[in-house]
Amino acid sequence: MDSIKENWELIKQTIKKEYDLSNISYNTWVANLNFYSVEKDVVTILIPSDQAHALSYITNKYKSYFQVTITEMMDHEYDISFILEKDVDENDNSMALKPQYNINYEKANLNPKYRFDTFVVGSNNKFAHSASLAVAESPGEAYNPLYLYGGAGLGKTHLMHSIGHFVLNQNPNMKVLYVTSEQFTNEVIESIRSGNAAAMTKLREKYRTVDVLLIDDVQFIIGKESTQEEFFHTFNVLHSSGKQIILSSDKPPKEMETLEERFRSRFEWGLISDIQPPDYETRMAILKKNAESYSKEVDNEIFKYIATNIKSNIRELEGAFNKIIAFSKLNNVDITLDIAEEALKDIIYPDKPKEISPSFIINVVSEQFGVNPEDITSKKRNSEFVEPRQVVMYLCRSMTDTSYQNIGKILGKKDHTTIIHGVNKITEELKNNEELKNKIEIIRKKINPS
Ligand SMILES: Nc1ncnc2c1ncn2[C@@H]1O[C@H](COP(=O)(O)OP(=O)(O)OP(=O)(O)O)[C@@H](O)[C@H]1O
Repeated sequence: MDSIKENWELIKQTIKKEYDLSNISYNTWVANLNFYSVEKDVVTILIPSDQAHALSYITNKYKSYFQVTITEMMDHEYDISFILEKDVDENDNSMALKPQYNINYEKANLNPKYRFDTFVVGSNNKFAHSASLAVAESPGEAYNPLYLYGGAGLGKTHLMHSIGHFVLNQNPNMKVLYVTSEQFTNEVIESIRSGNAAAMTKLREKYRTVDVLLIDDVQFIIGKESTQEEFFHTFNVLHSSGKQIILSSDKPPKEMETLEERFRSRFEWGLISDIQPPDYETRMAILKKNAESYSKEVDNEIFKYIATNIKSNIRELEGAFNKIIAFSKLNNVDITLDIAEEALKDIIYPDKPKEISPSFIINVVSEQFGVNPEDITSKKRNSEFVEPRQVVMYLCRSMTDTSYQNIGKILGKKDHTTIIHGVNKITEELKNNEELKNKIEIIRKKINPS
């Protein structure tokens, strides 16, 4: 225990070296983090109060670095928790913590990037946005359930996470849980498969004791018998005790053909809101907001070019911009209209049907695995990036005609043998791994809804 404290500087330096952090990243995010305590194998780390805004970013990005490094250095498995200095109770001699926000935040499974302040409101999503905000302000009271539907990549997930963040910021004691239908299905199947009554009890406790439950892509639950049954009861328990439920789907309940009446009526109890594809102005605004995190100035012509040509899916819109940036970095050229056209030539064919690009695949896969696209194309060998990277290799081969060499190039200058190995690994894995099969099926549908 003491040894973690004694070795604190060494731990941070090891992280800097192992994860190849630049001086600026290290000095901004890691250097100021201090050791606070170890209790029941949980190491608590203090974040300076003036970095309160970065709590979720630091938790998301650096938690696993600390966990792996400390566990390896101490030869003992630890979990990591972060706490703001200002949340340490100064009046309490034992320096008791108030980590409720942290614990609830970590359990909520939220993406720190998807917040109301990063969501661009346009005429296509105005209603869904205000309904989401109303639900976030008064969970369980405004509309219950809130049912958001719309085509692929139009911002349903982004709005759901925004609700979660808002609720937790307003009231850190709230229990919020975001889950994809895929995760929910896997957990139900796993607890049934285990044949262990305690596992089922645990699952029910997890889902039936929350204040706000967000279930994404509910269409993937419908028709899966035991999962939909479990979901039905969860819904009833939560709704009858006034807890907020938020659902998303690709269609309104009345157009879901296999939806049983008992679900249809429940989904219609609260408020149903659609999200339409964004108009030109909204597409421009989203692109510009996205470009804020890019350090160089980008000419308006580039945004216009993307916004004019990519209309129906915001994920594709963002993917196109990222592709131009990656193309300019890889070839060491400035971003001009010619370069943008060249970079997007496999996505934008004015008169031909749209093709699936590897960068779009990277976007969808990283979203589904909860990692950043940059980590997929990086050289990092952390286990959480290896599988999604191999899934990208596999899908690029099966859904596009990109060569092994070119997939290697896109994935951070990797050798073509690495790509062949990755594709084979996933092909083999799919023979026995139902969870992965399910995941890849969902990813395929998101990449190519038709
Ligand atoms: N109005 C918006 N402002 C800013 N970004 C947006 C907006 N709408 C969508 N996005 C971005 O587009 C991407 C796709 O959005 P999201 O995942 O929320 O779509 P979705 O409707 O849930 O799609 P799917 O049904 O395929 O899961 C995300 O990166 C999200 O941040």
